[in-house]
Amino acid sequence: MRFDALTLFPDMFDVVSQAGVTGRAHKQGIWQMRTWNPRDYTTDVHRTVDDRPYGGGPGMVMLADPLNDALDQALADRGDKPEVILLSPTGRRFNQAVAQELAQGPGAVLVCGRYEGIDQRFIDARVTQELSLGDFVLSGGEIASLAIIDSVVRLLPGVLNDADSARQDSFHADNSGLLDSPHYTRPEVYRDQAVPEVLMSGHHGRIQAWRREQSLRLTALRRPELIEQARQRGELNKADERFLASLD
Ligand SMILES: CCN(CC)Cc1ccc(CNC(=O)c2csc3nc[nH]c(=O)c23)cc1
Repeated sequence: MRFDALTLFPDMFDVVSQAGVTGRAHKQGIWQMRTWNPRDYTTDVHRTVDDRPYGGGPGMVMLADPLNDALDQALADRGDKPEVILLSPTGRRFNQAVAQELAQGPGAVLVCGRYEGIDQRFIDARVTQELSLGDFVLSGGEIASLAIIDSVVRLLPGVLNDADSARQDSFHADNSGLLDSPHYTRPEVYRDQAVPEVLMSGHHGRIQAWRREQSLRLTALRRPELIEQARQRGELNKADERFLASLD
């Protein structure tokens, strides 16, 4: 698994290659990270990477040529033909299913735009898919790339183990597709607030039932559409439905 990032801010990618669970996996050689700065592929004395938009309008647009040359280098260095993914507000919405998709492959080249965007002729010629993190405005593609790399690398064999806070199947733990139930740890009473008794009971059946009810309650409150999706997938049993009915 190798990720290459075309970015004007290569140092940002130390966050995933040097820190945390992904940093450890990078150190172990489970995945590789390379960055390519389009500014290093400019030919003018000012090392220009952007210019004004034809047709007018605010801001600047990234030039196609430095991006093309940086991409050529990245692909030559890799030697395979990976997805060339443009991070963009106009892209397909990234989610866990896309992360699973990417985790099956060799990685990708992630093209990080800045300014108002990238010359469309680079996109038309070189980009194989566009991904967005969601409907909010970021300053560029780098933070979206970091999130995508993090979520994909966690899915690779050997990256997460039981000791890690969220096992790789945590998204589909016993409360598959529902929001997590609350977490508690020591001390048993903190600033006069005690841990829910059931969690101290050692009664695993009751603990599991309590956690399931907490997940259902929180999901029904904050993300009701996830309840319907779980229902459609046949993942809600009679006890779940009885509990949900008791909330109405
Ligand atoms: C004029 C309207 N804007 C589009 C929403 C212009 C614009 C804003 C921010 C950007 C930079 N954002 C990204 O490169 C980006 C890349 S992935 C992503 N996901 C969510 N939100 C994002 O802004 C992004 C590019 C153009």
